[in-house]
Amino acid sequence: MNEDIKEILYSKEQIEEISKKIGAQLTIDYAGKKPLVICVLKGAILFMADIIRKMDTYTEIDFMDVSSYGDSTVSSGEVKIIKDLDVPVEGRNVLIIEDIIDTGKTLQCIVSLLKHRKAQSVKICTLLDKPERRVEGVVPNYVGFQVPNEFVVGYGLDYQGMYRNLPYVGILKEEIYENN
Ligand SMILES: O=P(O)(O)OC[C@H]1O[C@H](OP(=O)(O)OP(=O)(O)O)[C@H](O)[C@@H]1O
Ligand code: HPA
Repeated sequence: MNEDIKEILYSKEQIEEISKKIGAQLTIDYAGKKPLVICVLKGAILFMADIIRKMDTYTEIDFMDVSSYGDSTVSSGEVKIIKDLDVPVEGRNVLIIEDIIDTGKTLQCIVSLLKHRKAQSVKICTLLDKPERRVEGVVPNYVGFQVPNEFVVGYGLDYQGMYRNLPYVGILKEEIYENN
């Protein structure tokens, strides 16, 4: 285990198992719908890569990069679009893949944008959900795990750009970020 991690919450095996389960459900739900699967960079890259390989349907993928945390553990509340989608969403069945929903501000912004652009349907699939911190009424359609109100890293999630490559999700030790 990385020495900066206080506790492992979800192992590589648990994540693999839940990805399989969600992928199987998505295969059923999106049969014949040719979904556009959107990865919210950068945190969702690992989950996206796992999920799409478990979806046995015709799918197209695209990427969007938005940021509200910068180098902090607290959301700035201001969601900036750094990279927009390459393809139009009008009339498409869109599935957003996220690593975590915390305050919900990031997804609130993305979902309204996609609806404004006339997507036929917009659904959310997130590996982690931290409902205790929610300030926006965002409700995910597919959830891997509910996490406690702790700052978590690994499997795509970062603190100051690091820890994304850990194969598990763990709680970051407070001393790593408390002086920032
Ligand atoms: O529900 P919220 O409070 O909005 O938080 C969730 C968002 O925060 C993280 O992204 P971040 O802005 O840190 O960018 P990253 O994915 O590149 O790490 C995470 O990947 C989600 O997109
Ligand atoms: O707990 C978290 N960890 C990493 N990134 C995040 N973005 C929102 N919440 C988190």
